[in-house]
Amino acid sequence: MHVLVAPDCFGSSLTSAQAAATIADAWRAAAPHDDVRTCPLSDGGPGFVQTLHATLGGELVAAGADGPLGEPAPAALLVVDGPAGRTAYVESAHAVGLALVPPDRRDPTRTTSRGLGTLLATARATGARRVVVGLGGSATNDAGAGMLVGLGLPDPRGVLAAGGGALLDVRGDDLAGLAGLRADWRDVELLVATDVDVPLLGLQGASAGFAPQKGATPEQAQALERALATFSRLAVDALGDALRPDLLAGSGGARSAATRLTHAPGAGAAGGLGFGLALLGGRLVAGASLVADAVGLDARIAAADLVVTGEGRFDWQSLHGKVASLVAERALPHAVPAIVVAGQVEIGRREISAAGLAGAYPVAERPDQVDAALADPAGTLAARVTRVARTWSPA
Ligand SMILES: O=C(O)[C@H](O)CO
Repeated sequence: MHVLVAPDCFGSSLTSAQAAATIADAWRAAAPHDDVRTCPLSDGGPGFVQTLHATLGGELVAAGADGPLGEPAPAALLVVDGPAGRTAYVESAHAVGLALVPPDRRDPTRTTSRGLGTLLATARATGARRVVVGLGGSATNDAGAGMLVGLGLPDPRGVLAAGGGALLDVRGDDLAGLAGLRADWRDVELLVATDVDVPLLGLQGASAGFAPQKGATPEQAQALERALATFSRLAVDALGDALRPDLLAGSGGARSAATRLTHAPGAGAAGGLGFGLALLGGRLVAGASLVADAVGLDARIAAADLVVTGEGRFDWQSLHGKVASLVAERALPHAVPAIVVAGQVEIGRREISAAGLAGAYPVAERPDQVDAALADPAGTLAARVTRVARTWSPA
């Protein structure tokens, strides 16, 4: 049997390359007759640049930036030269990643995306004609307001780059320079690879859907929702005629420009950075799909008898554009079964099969096993894969 191992990272425990190697080694040991190949993936979140570098080559360029709380964060851009010119790949998690903030300091009302603006400025300075930004795994919830300041938008009142909470006080005149900033980016193709396809606002949006996992209390999440609603309305007003809604995926007929921007699939990714980058003319695309195309996933699936994907936690977010659901979707036309091995599985059998997956196997089968799984992510993943391989590839 030819087995293709194509996982995402396992949270901050294992990179996608480490997860792929762990799964492949355990599978080969349990089923030595199988031909096991690896194809690490990313959805735009942590590991985006590393995964693309492994496939596309290019040069990693060190680029310092501030992290979500203002501390220096080591970051790197991937620069790839091709026939159509230079492309720079930027991973937002290098500047706004949740892993950069210790658990006891996580507070998305205060964390800022300003450092991502610095990274984007560095990406442009490389002479790139095309900038591709991967979004996901963030500690921020400021709809990219901080990023705009990092790119040069004046912030004399200090309300834009002080975190999502400060946006409750934003006023129209704070955004007076936005149209000029957007015009500055006109000659660059800006592609935004989002890890989830959620809108900016609402129950599945940035604040309600994701701020709690960044440390927000229910009250803070509600305040952030109000702050982002105000900011998004004022930002769209500030752009006025400069908006080119045709650049947005999912734009619909009679909706107002504001609604089109806030509802675009992926606008809510990375605490609303999808929206913030769309303000600059960025085109939002599914990150998992972009990476899958870059690494030639379809052809590799077509040559396989089984695909094994994986991620840290398989839950409702996984069904919104994440790697596991993308792998299942790409495997379906080739009639190749796809299964997922995840640190935790938090959705039921019906949703698992509706997502096109033939099985979902948790490393931690019960809540009391989570600590052990986190303490030894590779060892516990390997143990689980050994049992899965014996089920799918009996001797
Ligand atoms: O960063 C986040 O908010 C989540 O990964 C969703 O994009």
